Amino acid sequence: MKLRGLYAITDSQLLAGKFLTYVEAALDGGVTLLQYRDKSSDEARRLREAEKLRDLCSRYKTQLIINDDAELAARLGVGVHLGQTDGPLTPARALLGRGAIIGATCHSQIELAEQAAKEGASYIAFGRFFNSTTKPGAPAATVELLTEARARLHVPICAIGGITLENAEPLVAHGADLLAVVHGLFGADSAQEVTRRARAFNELLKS
Ligand SMILES: Cc1ncc(COP(=O)(O)OP(=O)(O)O)c(N)n1
Ligand SMILES: Cc1nc(C(=O)O)sc1CCOP(=O)(O)O
Ligand SMILES: [Mg+2]
Repeated sequence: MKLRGLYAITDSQLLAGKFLTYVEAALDGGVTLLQYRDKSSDEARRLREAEKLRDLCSRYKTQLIINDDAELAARLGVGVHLGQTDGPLTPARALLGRGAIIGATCHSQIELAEQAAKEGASYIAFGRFFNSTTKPGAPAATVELLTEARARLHVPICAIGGITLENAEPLVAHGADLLAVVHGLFGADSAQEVTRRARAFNELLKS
């Protein structure tokens, strides 16, 4: 599966009061994958928001990914992103089917990535590459890891963690196919700026 481009990730606090406006602004600028990431336990709100995002994504022909929750992804017929403690990949693949996009967090460990690829992950996420206000405690990764991953893996590679328009270029040069971004995209003062940033991220990934 060819997955390359901007991977926009929502943040419920950052997007409070402007959730759909900013998401649509990003989609307007071009988004390959949109992840709904909400760490709250309000299941009713999560379902409502995820349904809205699914409809919006289908209008923009963008693939929606649900963070953490394979059951919610199955209910909506979309993809899922699973971290190392979010449950195994094999049952998620059985639940969602062969065509679904399933992403796996592998921090900075190639061995975890090779295992995830064997278990059918559609892409592998490495990070964090820079300081992240969204997830400051995430383990750190270096660009050299991307070079090694590029040589050893045959699935798309996603980079995450503190990525901005100013620091993203070396990640692409070292082999990242997807740039996963929260603050560097949605931490903008206007919807127009979100669209501009989305376009600029995509320019970096044109090959
Ligand atoms: C694209 C992408 N990469 C990594 C993560 C992090 O997943 P995880 O380690 O499970 O942490 P949480 O996001 O669930 O806090 C991600 N969500 N997306
Ligand atoms: C959700 C997440 N996972 C990470 C990892 O390294 O696994 S870093 C991260 C936060 C990404 O947000 P921002 O672009 O604002 O740094
Ligand atoms: Mg998770």
